[in-house]
Amino acid sequence: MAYIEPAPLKDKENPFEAMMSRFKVASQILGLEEEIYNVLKNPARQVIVSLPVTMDDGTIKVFEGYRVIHSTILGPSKGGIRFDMAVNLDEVKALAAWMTWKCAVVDIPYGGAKGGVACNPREMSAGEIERLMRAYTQAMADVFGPDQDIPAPDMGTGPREMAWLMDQYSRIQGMTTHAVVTGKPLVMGGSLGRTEATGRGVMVTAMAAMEKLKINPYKATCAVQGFGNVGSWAARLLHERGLIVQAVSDLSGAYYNEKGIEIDKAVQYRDNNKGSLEGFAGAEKISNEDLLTLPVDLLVPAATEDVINSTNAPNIKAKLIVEGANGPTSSKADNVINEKGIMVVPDILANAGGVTVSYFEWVQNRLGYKWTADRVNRRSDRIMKDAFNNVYRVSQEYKVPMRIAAYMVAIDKVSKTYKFRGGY
Ligand SMILES: NC(=O)C1=CN([C@@H]2O[C@H](COP(=O)(O)OP(=O)(O)OC[C@H]3O[C@@H](n4cnc5c(N)ncnc54)[C@H](O)[C@@H]3O)[C@@H](O)[C@H]2O)C=CC1
Ligand SMILES: O=C(O)CCC(=O)C(=O)O
Repeated sequence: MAYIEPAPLKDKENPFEAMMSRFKVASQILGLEEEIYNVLKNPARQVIVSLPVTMDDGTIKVFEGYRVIHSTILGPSKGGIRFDMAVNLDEVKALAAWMTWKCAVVDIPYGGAKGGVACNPREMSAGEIERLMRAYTQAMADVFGPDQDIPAPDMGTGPREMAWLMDQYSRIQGMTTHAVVTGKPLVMGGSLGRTEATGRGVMVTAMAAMEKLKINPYKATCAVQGFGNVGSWAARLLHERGLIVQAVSDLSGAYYNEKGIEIDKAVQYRDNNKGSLEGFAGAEKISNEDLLTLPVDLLVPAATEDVINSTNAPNIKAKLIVEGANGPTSSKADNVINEKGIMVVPDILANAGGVTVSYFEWVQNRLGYKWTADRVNRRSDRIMKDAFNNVYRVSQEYKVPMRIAAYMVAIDKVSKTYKFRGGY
């Protein structure tokens, strides 16, 4: 069995509280009314279900599943489904709120939601995962809907799981319902460009930030934590833009080569090695903690929460952090990072390329029409660049870090819409 590195040191911060502490600061700067603050801080709906699943050995195992709708003020709620052992209600609540802010930052007409099941998909067969996903969909059938709540992939899920969700939901409705979920396989209503969209948005915002910091991408070095969907696409696209990706990592550890990792080879190796980089040659094995403190220009955390925390923040040497993951920096680390003058492109901006192309997928499903990859990429690049410039402008105007500026942009939009809608 592959060696699993212990989880990195954490501040043990409750992710919902981490979200709230930034929300509070941004709300204060905006002078948000207390009543509106109270509306926005509370998730609109929280659903917890027990999911009995027959395992391959004939035993029945009960999993706990969650779906949290944080807000539907801007539109139907949108957000991925996570399959991971660490899933719990507070994490899903935080991830759902981040979806609300993220959709507002890139100005797409969605509210925020997130779902998850506490399970270890790496130790489950495809059949067990399929039965779990179908049971989850069955239990959430009254929550999901193309005009209500639209799930998508997140950590531990991908197009295969979205196909099972769409099929199960369609069986319940008695009609094919493509637009109930995004991130589907291309042959069943998926959008060109969705698979790489989150990593592409990371690349676009990283390039925009490097321009502001006057970092020449052709001389820049980079380290990427997490080599799943987001991390591997971000690494590949940054490499294509001239950066030397000196280190990549996953749960098996980190892999470092001063002259640069051959990203295509690493992807190929992972795909032929049950999704793991364990044993990847052509690089020195280091720890995930070491990767975070490498003397690189750009650091892309693209794995999970709290990996940059008050313990390791003083040792971070990167000039720029672009957050592919949701919540990779603890709120306690924010001040340390800011005092060091490191620019952070925050999660709710940097990884919004995924939900942006999910929105395009939903639009295409509703039109019954398919866009070209070029159209998808051009439009999503424009949205990401505009969102970056808008957040950067607010950060300069109010002299606040990019993270607080992004929250300010989001809260301003959601609170104004709330007031216009009225009637509550
Ligand atoms: N898939 C998407 O479109 C989007 C994902 N995200 C966020 O990006 C992050 C990664 O998501 P995906 O790439 O979709 O997941 P994934 O399941 O495809 O990959 C996760 C990767 O992170 C690694 N990993 C997990 N825990 C780790 C740890 N403690 N240290 C080092 N590596 C670790 C895994 O081994 C794997 O390589 C999550 O925070 C997710 O919420 C954000 C926006 C959209
Ligand atoms: O593509 C989507 O709809 C949501 C992706 C997601 O879960 C995220 O941005 O964190």
